Amino acid sequence: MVRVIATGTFDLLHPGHIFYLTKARELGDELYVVVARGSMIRHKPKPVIPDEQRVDVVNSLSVVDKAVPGSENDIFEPIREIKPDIIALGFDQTFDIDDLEKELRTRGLDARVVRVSESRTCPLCSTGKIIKKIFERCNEKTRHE
Ligand SMILES: Cc1cc2nc3c(=O)[nH]c(=O)nc-3n(C[C@H](O)[C@H](O)[C@H](O)COP(=O)(O)O)c2cc1C
Ligand SMILES: Nc1ncnc2c1ncn2[C@@H]1O[C@H](COP(=O)(O)OP(=O)(O)OP(=O)(O)O)[C@@H](O)[C@H]1O
Repeated sequence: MVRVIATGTFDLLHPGHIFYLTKARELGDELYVVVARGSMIRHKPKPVIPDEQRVDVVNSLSVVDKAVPGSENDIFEPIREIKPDIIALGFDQTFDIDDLEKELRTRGLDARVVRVSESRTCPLCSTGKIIKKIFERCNEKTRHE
């Protein structure tokens, strides 16, 4: 039984997320998802949707066996608990495969890190773009009032 972990924020789900999770699931037999905590996100705006609500939504996807909230202070904590064989990075996740594998080995964890390098293109296959679009709509509405 090959266990795979996928990670991400998953704020405002879109087909790009489903594409990534489907590809990650194809790398093994079961898919766990670690949903990033809002408190851990520093490289982009904090998610709109609360932590537990994002976990609930990801958990309801048929491609996902189990979604859990991430740790609030150590990204290796869920890895120690879930003990995956593979960690699937998304196409735009900034982690370096070799560095992450080195960090895992120093902690006695033997998961392999694989990148899902393909991405799904669609008009709004990005949470950031969806939010931008909503702001544009609000501004248009205000101008027309
Ligand atoms: C192996 C791995 C484990 C992670 N574990 C956690 C975690 O425990 N808690 C958390 O908040 N985020 C965790 N993350 C998520 C990242 O820290 C980062 O916040 C996340 O990738 C969000 O960025 P993104 O949505 O742009 O991918 C983990 C990421 C990776 C690759
Ligand atoms: N269009 C896409 N195609 C393939 N994978 C994607 C796509 N969008 C996101 N992912 C993957 O889904 C995971 C979670 O992504 P994340 O929650 O950061 O969403 P996002 O739409 O990229 O957000 P943002 O637009 O705010 O950066 C990451 O591994 C990311 O690489």
